Amino acid sequence: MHTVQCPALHAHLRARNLDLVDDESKHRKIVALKPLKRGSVAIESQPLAFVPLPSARADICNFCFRRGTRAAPLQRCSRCQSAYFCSKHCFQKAWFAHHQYVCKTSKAQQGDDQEQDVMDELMLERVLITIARAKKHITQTQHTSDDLSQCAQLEAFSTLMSHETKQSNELLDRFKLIATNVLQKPHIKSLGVDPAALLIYLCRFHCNNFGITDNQLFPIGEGTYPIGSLFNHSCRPNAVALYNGTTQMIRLIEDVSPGEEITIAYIDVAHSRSDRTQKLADKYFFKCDCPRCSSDVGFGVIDALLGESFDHDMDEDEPSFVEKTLMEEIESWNVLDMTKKYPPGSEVPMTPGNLLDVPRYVHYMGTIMFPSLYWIQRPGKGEVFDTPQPKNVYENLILQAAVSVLHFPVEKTSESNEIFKPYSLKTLSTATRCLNVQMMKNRWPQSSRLCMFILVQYLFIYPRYHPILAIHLVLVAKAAWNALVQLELTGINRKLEKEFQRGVQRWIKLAKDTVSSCFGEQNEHWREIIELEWVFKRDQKLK
Ligand SMILES: C[S@@+](CC[C@H](N)C(=O)[O-])C[C@H]1O[C@@H](n2cnc3c(N)ncnc32)[C@H](O)[C@@H]1O
Repeated sequence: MHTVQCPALHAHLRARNLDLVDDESKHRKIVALKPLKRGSVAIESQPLAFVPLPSARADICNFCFRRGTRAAPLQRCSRCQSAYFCSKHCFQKAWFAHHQYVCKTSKAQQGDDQEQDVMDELMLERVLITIARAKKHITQTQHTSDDLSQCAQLEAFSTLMSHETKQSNELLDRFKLIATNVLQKPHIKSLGVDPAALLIYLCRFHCNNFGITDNQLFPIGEGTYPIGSLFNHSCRPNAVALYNGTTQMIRLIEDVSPGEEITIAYIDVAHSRSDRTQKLADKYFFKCDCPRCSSDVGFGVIDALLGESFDHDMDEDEPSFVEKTLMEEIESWNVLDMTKKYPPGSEVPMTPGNLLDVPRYVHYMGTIMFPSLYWIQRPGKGEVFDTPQPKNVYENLILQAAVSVLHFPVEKTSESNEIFKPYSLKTLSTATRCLNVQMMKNRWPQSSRLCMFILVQYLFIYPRYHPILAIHLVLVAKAAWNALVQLELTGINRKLEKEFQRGVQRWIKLAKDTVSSCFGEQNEHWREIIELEWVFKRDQKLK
């Protein structure tokens, strides 16, 4: 049925070994037609339209979304004084595409809703202009491969779900106002668009548009990517949306078999199940039945482990009980003691009554997740996780670890009955905050321990080759290296130095493997880790 409705879209997908098929509960889904490899790009597409975030507008080129550099700073448009461009070329392209229409109309932003309204208004204008131009161009000329991709995009956009009957009256009222404003603009009036269509377009943006991120995964803009919008959600996705400027890549983070659905996550999956359920229902109108959300066994056990989401109160001056406990344990963490207590090859004695503090928790998880860090000298022992494994081997071990951790007692309870659980989202959020503070103070041994603790938590939350893990592994390697240098400067015993050297070497290897799968080898993360490897190896040679 869809092949008849959208011939160009189907041809576009099939040329990339993908298919769009009907699905009873999700409407449609994208499946693989052939085995596809982890690390490969399933599909790459340009946006129908894009808008920079107001907070990022002065930091990125408003056309290609690249950051300015010291050598080539961004130039501000002299007329509107609010848009920035990296080159004359980008300015000219933006001028032709949309900037000529909005150059005088930059608005002062107030609250979040107003900010979103201004972005929706710009997005609507830009989508209308792009569609009108594309239609004219396609009917007038011979079809090149670019035109065919554009036909596929237009077909995809015209069939995107809008859920307009389910949207709240408040949102629909806001959309009506935006549509009225846009329709009054002379350059839109001249396009002769159907006013009823505008409301549907705005509803489509609401449940289909993407947040565009930079290399560090920080949000910098919003984009309408009709082909990317055909991918459904999972809280345990096998693909991610990444950006090079405004070009979107749906990159596989797991091998995918023929017939298997390709999914991405619409929300950050580092939230509790109840939070994710609420967010997905409010904005996308569905109940997720992915492996993490559908039961309390298998992947469902991870949610039981993490507990409820937790946001820090930014005004809080006094460290909380969780923060105090965490930092006490981070300070007293002794690597040599730990390896003496649990020598290579021994089972970590996780018996009830053997309380689970942070170092022991990380050590225990580490022996499961990264055995080579502990058993580097024992051939064969280190090959479980740091070399690519079929995903069920890795996932089964992670699940076993989660189940066993859930059965152990937590160590500390405050006078006001606050409980410290090493594995909860609350502790993870606290650890992230503490890590920033420790790094700012150049306290690298502490930072390196916090990094390892956060890594263990991330391994429960994100699939093994997720970009967040790749970026974090680069940080783990850098923190371990800085800790080694700092400890050498202040005096370190030979045995501990050897442990650290092995650690740094292994973290570098893990980070390289993960970065090359998630981002490829032409990006700043890869360069960063290669530079660190070079510095580390040179230092080892000099010794
Ligand atoms: C961006 S679209 C995804 C493509 C969509 N399935 C289609 O056929 O156009 C988002 C919408 O797809 C549906 N959807 C996405 N992921 C889903 C899931 N895991 N379970 C059920 N419905 C899902 C929801 O209706 C959601 O609002």
